[in-house]
Amino acid sequence: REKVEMTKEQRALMKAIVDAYNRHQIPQDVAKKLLQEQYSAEENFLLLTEMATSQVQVLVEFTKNIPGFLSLDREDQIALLKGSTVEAMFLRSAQVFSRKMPNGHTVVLEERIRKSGIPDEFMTPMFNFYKSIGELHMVQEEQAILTAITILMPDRPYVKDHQAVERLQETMLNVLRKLCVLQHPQEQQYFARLLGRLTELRTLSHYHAEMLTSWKMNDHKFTPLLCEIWDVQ
Ligand SMILES: O=C(NC1CCCCC1)[C@H]([C@@H]1CCCCO1)n1c(-c2ccc(Cl)cc2)nc2cc(F)c(Cl)cc21
Repeated sequence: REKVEMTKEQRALMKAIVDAYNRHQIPQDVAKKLLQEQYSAEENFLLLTEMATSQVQVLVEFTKNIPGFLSLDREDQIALLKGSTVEAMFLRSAQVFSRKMPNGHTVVLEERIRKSGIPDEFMTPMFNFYKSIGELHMVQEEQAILTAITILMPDRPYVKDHQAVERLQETMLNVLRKLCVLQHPQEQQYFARLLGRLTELRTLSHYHAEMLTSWKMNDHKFTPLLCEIWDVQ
């Protein structure tokens, strides 16, 4: 088969994305907190809203470092961020859940999340997604570029200049395709499987508003930023 090589530009682009991805990570480790003790539904909800609020802020910083993003129409930049934060949150949660942990930790983590207050009917789709992400054993470059691809989705609501977003996303897809061949030479369809997860991610994200508003507790309080960016309250 032909030798797959990344161009100099593609390697530079990937480095910029991965550096931004690593620079803008969630400050404290939510997995470590959850492994320490089982919190009440109220405490878990508060933890999630705090983590999600801070993740939106770091996602904005990450996105500003995607080459070409700041050259997009200003309103399209907002539309892309607004349309992708929920998916980025679930993708990040899946990556956190799939991290290599000492034996038994993942089992405890899953147990804690199952009892965190999320309504039962969402457990299966959520953990199916988390496990399907885990099975891919993505390297961090793939995680970073997949997050960028999720943000640069041309068909988000209210995006005006479709073409401009498509061009940026296509550049990322070309890098990801080569990266998948280089990182997983034995798996012919790895790239296709990776993109298939974005479909599963979008489906899971449709549930998020209901997951939050039917969290097993009364009086769900959201931060102003989450009210703004999630379709809740
Ligand atoms: O805080 C979370 N995720 C953050 C979000 C910002 C980026 C970093 C990860 C939540 C937790 C769930 C239990 C209660 C405390 O919150 N969470 C979710 C989750 C997210 C959305 C909804 Cl609506 C439901 C569950 N899935 C997780 C998987 C995990 F492995 C871990 Cl450690 C935490 C996870």
